Amino acid sequence: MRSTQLVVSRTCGSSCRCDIPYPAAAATATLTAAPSRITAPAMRSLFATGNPTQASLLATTTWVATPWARRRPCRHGPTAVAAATSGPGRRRNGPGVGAGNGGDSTRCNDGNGQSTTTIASSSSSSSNSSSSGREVSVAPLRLVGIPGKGRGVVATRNLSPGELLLVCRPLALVQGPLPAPVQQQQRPQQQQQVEEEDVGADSRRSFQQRSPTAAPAAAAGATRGANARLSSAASAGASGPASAPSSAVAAAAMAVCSEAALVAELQRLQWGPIQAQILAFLYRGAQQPITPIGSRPGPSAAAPDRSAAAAAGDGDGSSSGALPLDLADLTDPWESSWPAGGSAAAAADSAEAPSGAAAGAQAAAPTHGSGLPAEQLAVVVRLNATGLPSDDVLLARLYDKPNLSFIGLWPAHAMLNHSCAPNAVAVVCGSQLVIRCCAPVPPGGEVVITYAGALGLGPLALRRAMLERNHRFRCTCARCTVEEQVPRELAQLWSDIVLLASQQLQPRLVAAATALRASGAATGASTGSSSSSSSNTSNSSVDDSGAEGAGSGGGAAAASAAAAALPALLDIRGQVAKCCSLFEETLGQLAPSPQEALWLQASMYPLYEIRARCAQLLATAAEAAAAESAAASSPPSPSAAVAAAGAAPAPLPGSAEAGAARSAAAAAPLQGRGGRLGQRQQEPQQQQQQPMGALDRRELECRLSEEYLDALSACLRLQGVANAGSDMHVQLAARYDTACAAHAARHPGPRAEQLAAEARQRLERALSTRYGTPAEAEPAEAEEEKAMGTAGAADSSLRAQPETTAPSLSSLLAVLDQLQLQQQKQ
Ligand SMILES: C[S@@+](CC[C@H](N)C(=O)[O-])C[C@H]1O[C@@H](n2cnc3c(N)ncnc32)[C@H](O)[C@@H]1O
Repeated sequence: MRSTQLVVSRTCGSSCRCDIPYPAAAATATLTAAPSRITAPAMRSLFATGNPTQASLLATTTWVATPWARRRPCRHGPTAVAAATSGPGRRRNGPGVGAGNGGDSTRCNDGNGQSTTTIASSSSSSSNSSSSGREVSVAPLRLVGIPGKGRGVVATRNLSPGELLLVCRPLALVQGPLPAPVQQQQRPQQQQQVEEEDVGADSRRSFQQRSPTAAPAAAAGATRGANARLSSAASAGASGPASAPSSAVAAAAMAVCSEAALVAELQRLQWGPIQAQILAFLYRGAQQPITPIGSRPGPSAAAPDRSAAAAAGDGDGSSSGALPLDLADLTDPWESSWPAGGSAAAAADSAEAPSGAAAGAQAAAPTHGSGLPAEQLAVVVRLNATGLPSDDVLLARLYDKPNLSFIGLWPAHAMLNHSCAPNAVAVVCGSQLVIRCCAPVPPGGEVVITYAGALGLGPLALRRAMLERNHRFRCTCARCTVEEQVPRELAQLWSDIVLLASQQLQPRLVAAATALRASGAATGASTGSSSSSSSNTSNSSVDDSGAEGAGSGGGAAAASAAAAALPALLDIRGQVAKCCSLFEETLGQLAPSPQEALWLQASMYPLYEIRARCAQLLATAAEAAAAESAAASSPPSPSAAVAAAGAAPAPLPGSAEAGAARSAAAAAPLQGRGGRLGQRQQEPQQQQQQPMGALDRRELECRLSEEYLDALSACLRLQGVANAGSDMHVQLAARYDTACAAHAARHPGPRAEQLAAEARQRLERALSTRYGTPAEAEPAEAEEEKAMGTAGAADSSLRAQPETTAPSLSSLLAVLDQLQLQQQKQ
């Protein structure tokens, strides 16, 4: 513990540097209690909370723990879906999606979409010849060597958010039941076990720990490698069949979807030469020189079979010409059009030298059908497999498929490298893994996903620790580079701020939430749980905070308890506001570009998350207190009045909120967030004619609700920056949409309506980024079919696999509604 005494310069703006020094520590005295550096325990606790409060912001996902999912436990137990069948239409991977859909990220709004072609379709103008002699196309992608990374995938033209890039079939897949929910009292112990297992705190697991009810929705954004191993462990926070004994089902899920299970499945399979070649190709990637970080032995320690490695290619990835396989070879490893399996010689005939080497490898060390011994399979799995406690909840619901936990090896997906500013996202549904663009990519730009999951929205130190430990490389993406360039003292201060928020403020928030939950006090309007909203999603809550949903009938005792929680919440809000101000002020001194600023803010996401959570609880508590006052026909309680008068946290610099706040502050400095108040002056005369007490209460509720919406909006924007198209992004967009609709219903007016409309657009953009836009797919598909002259066949192929087409927005929104309603009924 140390005192932070960084002296920073106050700046008035980009054009003015008045350079008035002041001690930062004075601005936020609590920082003096923050640890001086990020320690391993601190890292663990930063994201591994297991508490309902921290979890709740992202956990719009109680709908994920759906009765539907519970009605459909895996009937078959462990399901190995290796050797996925594929018909002639299988290589048709569905329509590409053309013009881009802006995401929340500013990066997502300037896409220059072009009509696309399907992956592996012979009709593409950019077709080429694979090593196996087949005419294939991987437009708009190409597998190349990336210096320092091994193989990687680049775009051959502009890619736009929402665009379908790859539809991947697994080389091997093990599926199991959804992990069971873990009772609150069980969490600490299980959490501890997980943490002891791996200090690197795998992101996906962390997300699940953060969001007890969110885990099953963590499907897409599928991270890989160690994540697979950890995904089952993540059952510590997952949901599943309610009727089954939690621990038993969780244990079963862990056993089923483990790395060991996938290795066993790889050993069990009957390998053809092509599949063996693909496996060796993956193993070759694991031989890349890795930055020697962490204590875990690298793959070299596994005494790799050099002949098998050679089978995967003679280059180190630095020469694209040396790659013996391309993406089209990898998208469907068991496709029937491959040369008939059973003979390595067949592969050698159809392929070039590397396949011959593959045959040699099999002859040299045929420990089992794959040609790789178990320890090498383990290396392949560790670095290439993907596993999660659930596949995509929305798609499973939409296509009426059982939702399962899984661990699998999708070779094409395994070619994608990591970036902390990803431009692609993976979505798993059944045995199929779909990769879509989530941020614009220029021609030649590398297509990258995130391996970091929820940790992607965290400080560099956390991301780096996880990546180095679990994936054994040091990320040098643009975002990491920007963050590395932050002066050391400032980086330290920001780390302290995040730690302060997570270690001190968050527990207090949890306590306040618990008090509110115990009181059962909530009317929920500010938190999106109003039943009076006109929105089709707003009559149900996506909020699992535990402080909401009890309705307004909590009585005087409940309202008193809520009022008692107000001082603590107000204090937390004040602390969070100081932290935000300090961070943003010091950030402003670096004069970052807008993109850099967003990246750096994304790394402070836990702070913004806590701010939003606090605002939500405050709105709830104030509502309850106001209800008490109303019942007593008295003016609002002092606590509520203080809440109304309190200074709102600073908006994100450069954000729409900041602009609105700035202009509003100039217009009405005494009215706090006067922008909104200014807007409200235009609202119906009827409201302004209400008795003073009622007006005050309405104003109080409205302001706190707006504060919550502002904070939530900032979180959503950051999700769009560093996690666009992820399940978390979609969930948060859904929550924001619901909250805005509830707000508009409770506080009608032009501004509220505008907010609700914008929120709906943001939700639609998030959905389009993750699931595509069918309206754009159809013309591209028709065009291609015309060129191919096989429209009929293609149609039936696509009909047979509806999941390869982008679902309509209306159907996705309807599913969201259903899930929310189900959650509300629980
Ligand atoms: C699933 S593989 C990705 C494909 C891999 N490049 C290959 O050639 O097989 C994961 C491995 O790729 C490498 N990798 C992925 N992203 C990277 C990055 N941003 N920088 C350096 N290496 C990276 C790491 O060695 C990691 O363990």
